[in-house]
Amino acid sequence: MQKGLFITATDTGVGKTVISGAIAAALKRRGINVGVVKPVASGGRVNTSGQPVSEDATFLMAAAGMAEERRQEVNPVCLAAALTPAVAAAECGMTIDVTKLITACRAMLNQSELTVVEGVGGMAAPVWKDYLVADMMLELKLPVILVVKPNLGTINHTVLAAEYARQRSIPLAGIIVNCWDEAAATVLERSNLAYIKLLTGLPVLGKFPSLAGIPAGQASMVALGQAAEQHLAIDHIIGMMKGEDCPCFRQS
Ligand SMILES: Nc1ncnc2c1ncn2[C@@H]1O[C@H](COP(=O)(O)OP(=O)(O)OP(=O)(O)O)[C@@H](O)[C@H]1O
Ligand SMILES: C[C@H](N)[C@H](N)CCCCCC(=O)O
Ligand SMILES: [Mg+2]
Repeated sequence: MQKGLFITATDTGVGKTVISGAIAAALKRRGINVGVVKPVASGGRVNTSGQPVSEDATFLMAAAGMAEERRQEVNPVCLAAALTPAVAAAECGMTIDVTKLITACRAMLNQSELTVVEGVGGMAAPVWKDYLVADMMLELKLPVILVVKPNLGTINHTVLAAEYARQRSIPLAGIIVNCWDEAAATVLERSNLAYIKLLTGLPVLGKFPSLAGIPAGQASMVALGQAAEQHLAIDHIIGMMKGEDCPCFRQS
């Protein structure tokens, strides 16, 4: 059985990479052989050889303790333009072979005890032509966690994302609220959380804090893993990754 998790969000820039990295770092801290995949990235930093390099993949590899040599396995496709992958690829005359992305995810799932897959943008972001992130989720059949913001507008974004998942028959396993500040939370954030629970009926698997400066150094990855242990339901997430008792796809 392929054991892992797919991380999506209500939008780009909500915190998929930070949450994926935090979960990977927590698993690594527990001695688990954790794999990470960012099957397709866009907005890559162009290196001195003119190649786009995914900073998301760099962060995830640091969190999972994976060496630079494994970059291709972690991130087989990286595009330079900060556009949805379908457009970023077309802009530079490339085509995206979606089977290559699925194969990379399955390869990592097969060789790791537990694997965290980070999507790109949100569920309806076009990966190639009319193939969306949601189609990738349907092929991989992994439990899906939706990362959301705590601030104004998040009720609508979260409910729309949850409804879209239902419409596409993607069972969401839970929600993580990112950049939650418990001490500063007012009626705004608290009512957002209450409404998100009420209107989606989904479990909130954690409220992750804003961490000051998240560099990809090894020391900060230990701190990231500790933060995940403290603020996320890691035992439950591990159970879910193993296919235990959650409203996930039936795994084979
Ligand atoms: N909990 C956090 N604490 C501090 N900074 C954060 C946190 N979560 C996200 N950020 C910062 O917010 C920005 C966006 O986060 P992140 O890159 O994880 O989003 P994303 O959903 O992965 O975006 P993309 O769609 O580009 O992959 C980054 O600069 C990141 O470092
Ligand atoms: C460039 C950015 N950081 C992501 N890699 C791509 C986000 C695609 C979003 C597409 C959309 O929903 O409009
Ligand atoms: Mg990211």
